[in-house]
Amino acid sequence: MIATEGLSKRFPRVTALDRLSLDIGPGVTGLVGANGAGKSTMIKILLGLSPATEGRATVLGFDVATDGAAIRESVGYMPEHDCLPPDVSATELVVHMARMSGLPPTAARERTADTLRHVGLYEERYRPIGGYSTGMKQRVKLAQALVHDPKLVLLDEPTNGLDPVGRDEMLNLIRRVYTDFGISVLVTSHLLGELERTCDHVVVIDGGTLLRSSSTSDFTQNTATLAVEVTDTDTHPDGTRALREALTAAGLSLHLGEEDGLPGAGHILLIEATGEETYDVVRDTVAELGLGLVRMEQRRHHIAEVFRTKDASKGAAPAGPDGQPVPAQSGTAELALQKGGGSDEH
Ligand SMILES: Nc1ncnc2c1ncn2[C@@H]1O[C@H](COP(=O)(O)OP(=O)(O)OP(=O)(O)O)[C@@H](O)[C@H]1O
Repeated sequence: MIATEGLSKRFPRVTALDRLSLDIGPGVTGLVGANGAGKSTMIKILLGLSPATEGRATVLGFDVATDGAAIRESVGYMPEHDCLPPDVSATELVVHMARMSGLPPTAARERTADTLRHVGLYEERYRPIGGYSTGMKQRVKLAQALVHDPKLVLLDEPTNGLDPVGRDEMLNLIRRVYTDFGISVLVTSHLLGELERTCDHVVVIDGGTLLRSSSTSDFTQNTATLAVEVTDTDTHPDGTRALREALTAAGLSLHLGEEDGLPGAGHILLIEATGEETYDVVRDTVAELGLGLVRMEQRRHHIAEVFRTKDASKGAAPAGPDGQPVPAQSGTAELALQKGGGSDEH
């Protein structure tokens, strides 16, 4: 869908993209990075709206340097900033955009009605956009990107300004753009966590350079850590503590404090699994103490944790598009997370 090779964009005072090489296939791909990482610059280059300083890029096989018009015919774009005229209705705007894309009047009206329904705008679609909530405006922007039935949409920070519920609804909509209509998506965000369940593939950039590009499952692959949660009993009013002591006495290694800030923090023991026997020891110890076993599961990483754990970036070097390690600048991964991390776990 998208390929870039040594793509750079230099402004007089800043290098927005620095020799970025990427290969993005069909599906939903997240482009994540802190504010100023270069996401919007990348989108403008991919649409053929802004020339690259160096390197090459193709979108759907079209060269961004020479085939901008052909790219924009087959690609939808949802801009980041509020750019909607306040005094027209969603229907008027989206019909207009459909007509600009070359659809005849009847088809433009039909596609507009379908698309607005798909993004969840009903009666409101006849009211002036100026009176819409941020969530409704984001839906209008998404609808105008989809109305001409593109093969690919580029969505620039579609969850910006939305509350957690609105963000979830938008992310579900984005997922359905691909699953229901087969339209591939490149979506940018400064929040690593929100891309985890929406995207098949995640590209992380920082300061215009590639930190990592891999499938979401590679980011969140299983670890050899067991998460165990138990109930308290009359004999053991702090069941978690009793189990921790018994497991330590049995020679198992327990991680401390890793679950901070996650649901169930303080009640989940993280145990290093060395093989099948670890499961047996945990099960037998829980039974001997007479505790109830709430859960025992092999733990998945969250994308955010991959960047939060310094050791993760040392032990498993971030990989480029071809699986080659990409040297991460010291601290940059954590920085990207921290900038977006405030509202990451909602
Ligand atoms: N037209 C421009 N002239 C000069 N500098 C620019 C221009 N456009 C972007 N930049 C700079 O390039 C860098 C990357 O900006 P870009 O907008 O691509 O980042 P971003 O990841 O999209 O962040 P945000 O989400 O805040 O928009 C920033 O340092 C920005 O100030």
